[in-house]
Amino acid sequence: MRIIRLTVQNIRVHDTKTLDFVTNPTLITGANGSGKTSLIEAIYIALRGKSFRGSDLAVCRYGTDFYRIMLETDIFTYRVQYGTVGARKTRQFIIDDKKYARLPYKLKYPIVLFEPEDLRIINGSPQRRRQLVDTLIQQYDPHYSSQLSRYERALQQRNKLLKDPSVTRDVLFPWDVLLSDYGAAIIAKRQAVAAIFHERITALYRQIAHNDDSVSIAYSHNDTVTSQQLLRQYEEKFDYDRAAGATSAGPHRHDIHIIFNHVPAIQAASRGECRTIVLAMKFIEAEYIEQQSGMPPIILLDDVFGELDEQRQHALLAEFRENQVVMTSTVDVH
Ligand SMILES: Nc1ncnc2c1ncn2[C@@H]1O[C@H](COP(=O)(O)OP(=O)(O)OP(=O)(O)O)[C@@H](O)[C@H]1O
Repeated sequence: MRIIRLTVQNIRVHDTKTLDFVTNPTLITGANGSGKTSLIEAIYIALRGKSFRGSDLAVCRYGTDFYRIMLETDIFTYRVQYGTVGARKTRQFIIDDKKYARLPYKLKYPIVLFEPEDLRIINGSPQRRRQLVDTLIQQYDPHYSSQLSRYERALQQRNKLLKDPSVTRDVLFPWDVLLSDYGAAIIAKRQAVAAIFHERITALYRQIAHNDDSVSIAYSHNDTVTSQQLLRQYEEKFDYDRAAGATSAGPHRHDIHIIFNHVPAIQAASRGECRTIVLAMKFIEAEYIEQQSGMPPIILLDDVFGELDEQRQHALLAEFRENQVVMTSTVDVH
């Protein structure tokens, strides 16, 4: 699929704006604060169903309470309308004249987003790394989003019950069962993706950096976890969890370890090396999504291209020569 034209209304700093995608890569340039990321965000909302950096209301231009996006591609025209319908704020997707309250899974199109914040994959919290893997799986697995949100809802309920000092094991049991069923499925899918990262990362790192450094990636819990084992963990931690008022076991506490030359990357890798690890991970993300979904993801490079040295810029464009690439920069890049 190719994006041909983007038109937005009331998207952050933009009143109305139209952008034609004539070349590939398409470069969006402008001063800081001119609204480049907002255009990337609009593409993301149209193709993935929600923003990567804020609520719908935050997306509306200050002083307004609605926005519109029209993304014309060579296959569909995606329209997104956020605003007031009756007494409620709603978002509506209109794709080739059919209306949807949520963007249907089969109309979502895969995207790999590179943004300056990506270095947090290395130096941020475990949540940031879980998010990377979860967002990746969601792009090709139609069941994963609902497994995650059901796990999250059960977790919130269990944590709420744990705040009550009189809570018993029996009261928690139905939630433990739900958590262990969804949790085991989530862990297995994350482990599979971590294994793919591990398999490819060193070769890709060396291809970009032209040296012999090695990188390894591992899910924090390597063994296969069945739902029965997970259920036992929730039950065994009952006293601890009640004292803490929160659930201490399960995939919401897991991490993805990134090791650079046998030492955790956060301790050992320089900023440039971290950037290269992240770049290699993004390459794997794009490759794997295409392999699993059969669709070459659209690559959105927000303000990152200019930060790479020439060698890495070449590696990036060579890797994505078959993909549509949209990039933003404050300066012209050649
Ligand atoms: N809801 C909103 N309404 C109006 N302006 C907003 C809204 N949200 C953010 N802004 C402003 O919009 C501007 C554009 O932000 P955006 O991140 O798209 O710019 P950018 O061109 O990517 O900037 P940079 O080069 O600094 O990354 C910023 O000045 C921001 O403060």
